[in-house]
Amino acid sequence: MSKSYLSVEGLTQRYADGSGGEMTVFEGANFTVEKGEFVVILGHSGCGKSTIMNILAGLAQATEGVVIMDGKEVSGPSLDRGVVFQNYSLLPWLSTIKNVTFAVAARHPDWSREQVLAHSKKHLEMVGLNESVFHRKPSQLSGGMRQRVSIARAFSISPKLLLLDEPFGALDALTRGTIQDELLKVWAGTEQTVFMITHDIDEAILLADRILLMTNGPFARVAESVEITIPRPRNRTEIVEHPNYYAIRNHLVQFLGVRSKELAGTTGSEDNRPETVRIDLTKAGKTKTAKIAV
Ligand SMILES: Nc1ncnc2c1ncn2[C@@H]1O[C@H](COP(=O)(O)OP(=O)(O)OP(=O)(O)O)[C@@H](O)[C@H]1O
Repeated sequence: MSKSYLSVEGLTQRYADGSGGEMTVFEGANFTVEKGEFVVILGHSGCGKSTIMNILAGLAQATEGVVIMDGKEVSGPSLDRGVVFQNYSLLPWLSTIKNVTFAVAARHPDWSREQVLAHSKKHLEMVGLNESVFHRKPSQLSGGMRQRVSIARAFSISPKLLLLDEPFGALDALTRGTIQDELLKVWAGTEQTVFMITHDIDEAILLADRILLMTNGPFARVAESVEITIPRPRNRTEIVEHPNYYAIRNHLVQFLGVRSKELAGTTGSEDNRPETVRIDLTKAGKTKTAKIAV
Protein backbone atom coordinates (compact mmCIF):
# COMPACT_ATOMS: atom_id res chain seq x y z
CA MET A 1 0.00 0.00 0.00
CA SER A 2 1.12 3.53 -0.74
CA LYS A 3 2.49 5.60 2.14
CA SER A 4 1.74 8.95 0.56
CA TYR A 5 -0.17 11.55 2.58
CA LEU A 6 -3.09 11.52 0.17
CA SER A 7 -3.67 8.54 -2.00
CA VAL A 8 -6.32 8.23 -4.69
CA GLU A 9 -6.80 4.61 -5.60
CA GLY A 10 -8.84 3.20 -8.46
CA LEU A 11 -11.15 6.19 -8.61
CA THR A 12 -13.96 5.79 -11.14
CA GLN A 13 -16.93 8.05 -11.75
CA ARG A 14 -19.89 7.11 -13.91
CA TYR A 15 -23.14 8.99 -14.37
CA ALA A 16 -26.41 8.09 -16.04
CA ASP A 17 -26.20 9.59 -19.54
CA GLY A 18 -29.85 10.64 -19.61
CA SER A 19 -30.82 8.13 -22.29
CA GLY A 20 -30.77 4.94 -20.25
CA GLY A 21 -27.04 4.36 -20.60
CA GLU A 22 -23.95 5.29 -18.62
CA MET A 23 -21.20 7.84 -19.11
CA THR A 24 -17.77 7.18 -17.61
CA VAL A 25 -16.07 10.45 -16.69
CA PHE A 26 -12.82 8.78 -15.55
CA GLU A 27 -11.89 5.24 -14.66
CA GLY A 28 -9.40 3.70 -12.23
CA ALA A 29 -7.51 6.94 -11.52
CA ASN A 30 -4.48 6.50 -9.26
CA PHE A 31 -2.39 9.36 -7.97
CA THR A 32 -0.83 10.63 -4.78
CA VAL A 33 -0.09 13.92 -3.04
CA GLU A 34 2.65 14.34 -0.43
CA LYS A 35 2.33 16.29 2.81
CA GLY A 36 2.95 19.99 2.27
CA GLU A 37 2.75 19.71 -1.50
CA PHE A 38 0.89 22.24 -3.65
CA VAL A 39 -0.66 20.28 -6.51
CA VAL A 40 -2.66 21.84 -9.34
CA ILE A 41 -4.87 19.90 -11.72
CA LEU A 42 -5.33 21.14 -15.30
CA GLY A 43 -7.64 19.74 -17.94
CA HIS A 44 -10.39 20.76 -20.31
CA SER A 45 -13.93 21.42 -19.20
CA GLY A 46 -15.81 18.20 -18.47
CA CYS A 47 -12.81 15.93 -17.80
CA GLY A 48 -13.87 15.56 -14.18
CA LYS A 49 -11.72 17.96 -12.13
CA SER A 50 -14.59 19.23 -9.97
CA THR A 51 -15.83 15.68 -9.54
CA ILE A 52 -12.40 14.64 -8.20
CA MET A 53 -12.33 17.70 -5.93
CA ASN A 54 -15.80 16.94 -4.53
CA ILE A 55 -14.76 13.35 -3.83
CA LEU A 56 -11.57 14.54 -2.08
CA ALA A 57 -13.69 16.95 -0.03
CA GLY A 58 -16.02 14.10 0.95
CA LEU A 59 -18.94 15.97 -0.63
CA ALA A 60 -19.51 13.26 -3.27
CA GLN A 61 -18.91 9.56 -3.45
CA ALA A 62 -17.07 7.93 -6.33
CA THR A 63 -18.69 5.07 -8.22
CA GLU A 64 -15.59 2.99 -7.41
CA GLY A 65 -12.30 3.52 -5.63
CA VAL A 66 -11.11 5.14 -2.43
CA VAL A 67 -9.33 8.24 -1.19
CA ILE A 68 -7.01 7.70 1.76
CA MET A 69 -5.82 10.76 3.66
CA ASP A 70 -3.33 10.49 6.50
CA GLY A 71 -4.05 6.77 6.79
CA LYS A 72 -7.85 7.09 6.87
CA GLU A 73 -10.44 6.63 4.18
CA VAL A 74 -12.33 9.81 3.27
CA SER A 75 -16.01 9.09 3.80
CA GLY A 76 -17.69 12.47 4.28
CA PRO A 77 -16.99 16.17 4.80
CA SER A 78 -14.66 17.10 7.64
CA LEU A 79 -12.91 20.14 9.09
CA ASP A 80 -9.71 18.32 8.10
CA ARG A 81 -10.47 19.39 4.55
CA GLY A 82 -11.07 23.08 3.87
CA VAL A 83 -12.69 24.01 0.58
CA VAL A 84 -12.61 27.35 -1.25
CA PHE A 85 -14.92 27.61 -4.24
CA GLN A 86 -15.09 30.21 -6.99
CA ASN A 87 -18.35 31.56 -5.58
CA TYR A 88 -16.78 32.35 -2.19
CA SER A 89 -19.32 30.28 -0.18
CA LEU A 90 -19.46 32.86 2.61
CA LEU A 91 -22.52 33.00 4.83
CA PRO A 92 -24.29 36.16 3.54
CA TRP A 93 -26.06 36.99 6.80
CA LEU A 94 -22.84 37.05 8.85
CA SER A 95 -20.23 39.81 8.94
CA THR A 96 -16.71 39.25 7.61
CA ILE A 97 -15.28 38.53 11.04
CA LYS A 98 -18.19 36.25 12.01
CA ASN A 99 -17.73 34.22 8.85
CA VAL A 100 -14.28 33.37 10.19
CA THR A 101 -15.00 33.12 13.94
CA PHE A 102 -17.87 30.74 13.16
CA ALA A 103 -15.46 28.29 11.52
CA VAL A 104 -12.69 28.76 14.12
CA ALA A 105 -15.13 28.17 17.01
CA ALA A 106 -16.35 24.96 15.32
CA ARG A 107 -12.76 23.80 14.91
CA HIS A 108 -11.71 24.70 18.47
CA PRO A 109 -14.75 24.29 20.73
CA ASP A 110 -12.51 24.57 23.82
CA TRP A 111 -11.16 28.04 22.94
CA SER A 112 -12.38 31.21 24.69
CA ARG A 113 -14.20 33.94 22.69
CA GLU A 114 -11.07 36.09 22.90
CA GLN A 115 -8.86 33.33 21.52
CA VAL A 116 -11.27 32.68 18.65
CA LEU A 117 -11.47 36.40 17.85
CA ALA A 118 -7.70 36.97 17.97
CA HIS A 119 -7.02 33.93 15.77
CA SER A 120 -9.67 35.03 13.25
CA LYS A 121 -8.38 38.61 13.08
CA LYS A 122 -4.83 37.38 12.57
CA HIS A 123 -5.89 35.33 9.54
CA LEU A 124 -7.92 38.17 8.01
CA GLU A 125 -4.93 40.47 8.42
CA MET A 126 -2.65 37.86 6.81
CA VAL A 127 -4.64 38.16 3.57
CA GLY A 128 -4.50 41.95 3.66
CA LEU A 129 -7.88 42.78 5.23
CA ASN A 130 -8.07 45.26 8.10
CA GLU A 131 -10.50 46.19 10.88
CA SER A 132 -12.40 48.60 8.63
CA VAL A 133 -14.07 45.69 6.79
CA PHE A 134 -14.48 43.23 9.67
CA HIS A 135 -18.08 44.22 10.36
CA ARG A 136 -19.23 44.40 6.76
CA LYS A 137 -21.44 41.70 5.29
CA PRO A 138 -20.15 39.81 2.21
CA SER A 139 -22.54 41.79 -0.03
CA GLN A 140 -20.75 44.97 1.06
CA LEU A 141 -17.33 43.68 -0.03
CA SER A 142 -15.69 43.58 -3.47
CA GLY A 143 -15.20 40.21 -5.17
CA GLY A 144 -11.51 40.27 -4.31
CA MET A 145 -12.22 40.99 -0.65
CA ARG A 146 -14.77 38.18 -0.47
CA GLN A 147 -12.25 35.77 -1.91
CA ARG A 148 -9.69 36.91 0.69
CA VAL A 149 -12.21 36.20 3.45
CA SER A 150 -12.77 32.70 2.01
CA ILE A 151 -9.03 32.06 1.95
CA ALA A 152 -8.55 33.46 5.47
CA ARG A 153 -11.36 31.27 6.74
CA ALA A 154 -9.92 28.18 5.07
CA PHE A 155 -6.43 28.76 6.53
CA SER A 156 -7.79 29.74 9.96
CA ILE A 157 -9.01 26.21 10.64
CA SER A 158 -5.64 24.72 9.54
CA PRO A 159 -7.21 21.91 7.54
CA LYS A 160 -4.91 19.00 6.74
CA LEU A 161 -5.85 19.45 3.11
CA LEU A 162 -6.88 22.69 1.45
CA LEU A 163 -9.01 22.24 -1.66
CA LEU A 164 -9.25 25.23 -4.01
CA ASP A 165 -11.74 24.98 -6.87
CA GLU A 166 -10.93 27.83 -9.29
CA PRO A 167 -10.80 30.22 -6.36
CA PHE A 168 -9.77 33.22 -8.46
CA GLY A 169 -11.88 32.51 -11.52
CA ALA A 170 -14.28 35.40 -11.00
CA LEU A 171 -11.63 38.06 -10.35
CA ASP A 172 -10.08 40.64 -12.65
CA ALA A 173 -6.43 40.05 -13.58
CA LEU A 174 -4.96 42.64 -11.20
CA THR A 175 -6.86 41.47 -8.14
CA ARG A 176 -6.16 37.89 -9.11
CA GLY A 177 -2.42 38.57 -9.19
CA THR A 178 -2.47 40.26 -5.78
CA ILE A 179 -4.41 37.42 -4.20
CA GLN A 180 -2.14 34.81 -5.77
CA ASP A 181 0.75 36.58 -4.03
CA GLU A 182 -1.18 36.64 -0.73
CA LEU A 183 -1.95 32.94 -1.05
CA LEU A 184 1.71 32.10 -1.70
CA LYS A 185 2.79 34.15 1.32
CA VAL A 186 0.27 32.53 3.64
CA TRP A 187 0.98 29.04 2.29
CA ALA A 188 4.77 29.49 2.63
CA GLY A 189 4.35 29.93 6.39
CA THR A 190 2.48 26.66 6.84
CA GLU A 191 2.90 22.99 6.06
CA GLN A 192 -0.42 23.07 4.29
CA THR A 193 -1.13 20.49 1.62
CA VAL A 194 -3.05 22.10 -1.24
CA PHE A 195 -4.97 20.63 -4.17
CA MET A 196 -6.22 23.24 -6.63
CA ILE A 197 -8.17 23.44 -9.88
CA THR A 198 -7.47 26.27 -12.26
CA HIS A 199 -7.80 26.95 -15.99
CA ASP A 200 -4.94 29.42 -15.90
CA ILE A 201 -1.58 27.93 -16.95
CA ASP A 202 0.52 30.82 -15.62
CA GLU A 203 -1.26 30.68 -12.27
CA ALA A 204 -0.60 26.94 -12.13
CA ILE A 205 3.15 27.38 -12.78
CA LEU A 206 3.42 30.21 -10.25
CA LEU A 207 1.72 28.26 -7.46
CA ALA A 208 2.36 24.56 -7.95
CA ASP A 209 5.04 22.10 -6.96
CA ARG A 210 3.46 19.71 -9.43
CA ILE A 211 0.77 19.94 -12.11
CA LEU A 212 -1.45 16.96 -12.91
CA LEU A 213 -2.62 16.95 -16.53
CA MET A 214 -5.89 15.29 -17.45
CA THR A 215 -6.90 14.03 -20.90
CA ASN A 216 -10.31 14.95 -22.27
CA GLY A 217 -13.37 13.01 -21.17
CA PRO A 218 -15.22 10.76 -21.31
CA PHE A 219 -12.79 8.09 -20.05
CA ALA A 220 -10.44 10.87 -18.97
CA ARG A 221 -7.28 10.03 -17.05
CA VAL A 222 -4.53 11.82 -15.17
CA ALA A 223 -1.87 11.29 -17.83
CA GLU A 224 1.07 13.34 -16.57
CA SER A 225 2.54 14.80 -13.44
CA VAL A 226 4.69 17.78 -14.39
CA GLU A 227 7.22 18.97 -11.81
CA ILE A 228 7.63 22.71 -11.56
CA THR A 229 11.39 22.97 -11.48
CA ILE A 230 11.48 26.65 -10.49
CA PRO A 231 12.75 27.44 -6.99
CA ARG A 232 10.68 29.24 -4.37
CA PRO A 233 10.00 31.89 -3.27
CA ARG A 234 8.48 32.78 -6.65
CA ASN A 235 6.90 35.97 -7.78
CA ARG A 236 4.93 36.76 -10.91
CA THR A 237 7.39 39.18 -12.45
CA GLU A 238 10.60 37.23 -11.87
CA ILE A 239 9.33 33.74 -12.60
CA VAL A 240 9.09 34.37 -16.37
CA GLU A 241 12.85 35.03 -16.45
CA HIS A 242 13.65 31.54 -15.19
CA PRO A 243 15.13 29.32 -17.94
CA ASN A 244 12.57 26.58 -17.22
CA TYR A 245 9.50 28.81 -17.36
CA TYR A 246 8.72 28.79 -21.06
CA ALA A 247 9.86 25.19 -21.53
CA ILE A 248 7.35 24.09 -18.89
CA ARG A 249 4.69 26.46 -20.20
CA ASN A 250 5.11 25.19 -23.77
CA HIS A 251 4.81 21.61 -22.58
CA LEU A 252 1.53 22.42 -20.79
CA VAL A 253 0.13 24.38 -23.74
CA GLN A 254 1.02 21.55 -26.10
CA PHE A 255 -0.64 18.99 -23.83
CA LEU A 256 -3.84 21.00 -23.45
CA GLY A 257 -3.93 22.04 -27.10
CA VAL A 258 -3.06 18.75 -28.78
CA ARG A 259 -2.24 15.74 -26.63
CA SER A 260 -5.23 15.95 -24.24
CA LYS A 261 -7.37 15.30 -27.33
CA GLU A 262 -5.10 12.72 -28.95
CA LEU A 263 -4.85 10.75 -25.71
CA ALA A 264 -8.59 10.96 -24.97
CA GLY A 265 -10.06 7.52 -24.33
CA THR A 266 -6.64 5.78 -24.44
CA THR A 267 -5.37 3.76 -21.52
CA GLY A 268 -2.15 4.65 -19.78
CA SER A 269 0.41 2.49 -18.06
CA GLU A 270 -0.71 -0.77 -16.51
CA ASP A 271 -1.11 0.75 -13.04
CA ASN A 272 -2.79 3.87 -14.46
CA ARG A 273 -0.43 6.24 -12.67
CA PRO A 274 0.57 9.52 -14.28
CA GLU A 275 3.89 9.70 -16.07
CA THR A 276 6.35 12.03 -14.33
CA VAL A 277 7.63 14.86 -16.51
CA ARG A 278 10.64 16.79 -15.28
CA ILE A 279 11.86 19.64 -17.44
CA ASP A 280 15.03 21.27 -16.23
CA LEU A 281 17.13 23.27 -18.64
CA THR A 282 19.44 24.40 -15.86
CA LYS A 283 20.78 20.84 -15.55
CA ALA A 284 21.22 18.18 -18.22
CA GLY A 285 18.56 19.55 -20.55
CA LYS A 286 14.99 18.40 -20.87
CA THR A 287 14.48 15.06 -19.21
CA LYS A 288 11.40 12.94 -19.15
CA THR A 289 11.31 10.00 -16.80
CA ALA A 290 9.01 7.12 -17.44
CA LYS A 291 6.93 6.72 -14.36
CA ILE A 292 6.18 8.08 -10.95
CA ALA A 293 7.82 6.03 -8.22
CA VAL A 294 5.28 5.54 -5.44
N1 LIG B 1 -24.46 14.96 -11.09
C1 LIG B 1 -24.12 14.70 -12.35
N2 LIG B 1 -24.90 13.94 -13.14
C2 LIG B 1 -24.55 13.64 -14.41
N3 LIG B 1 -23.40 14.06 -14.99
C3 LIG B 1 -22.58 14.83 -14.25
C4 LIG B 1 -22.89 15.19 -12.89
N4 LIG B 1 -21.87 15.95 -12.42
C5 LIG B 1 -20.98 16.06 -13.43
N5 LIG B 1 -21.41 15.40 -14.54
C6 LIG B 1 -20.68 15.25 -15.80
O1 LIG B 1 -19.40 14.75 -15.50
C7 LIG B 1 -18.42 15.35 -16.33
C8 LIG B 1 -17.32 15.95 -15.49
O2 LIG B 1 -17.82 17.11 -14.81
P1 LIG B 1 -16.89 18.03 -13.89
O3 LIG B 1 -17.72 19.17 -13.43
O4 LIG B 1 -16.22 17.21 -12.87
O5 LIG B 1 -15.82 18.53 -14.97
P2 LIG B 1 -14.71 19.66 -14.84
O6 LIG B 1 -13.47 19.10 -15.43
O7 LIG B 1 -14.63 20.16 -13.45
O8 LIG B 1 -15.29 20.78 -15.79
P3 LIG B 1 -15.16 22.40 -15.69
O9 LIG B 1 -13.73 22.68 -15.98
O10 LIG B 1 -16.07 22.88 -16.77
O11 LIG B 1 -15.60 22.81 -14.32
C9 LIG B 1 -19.15 16.32 -17.23
O12 LIG B 1 -19.40 15.69 -18.47
C10 LIG B 1 -20.45 16.58 -16.49
O13 LIG B 1 -21.48 16.87 -17.39
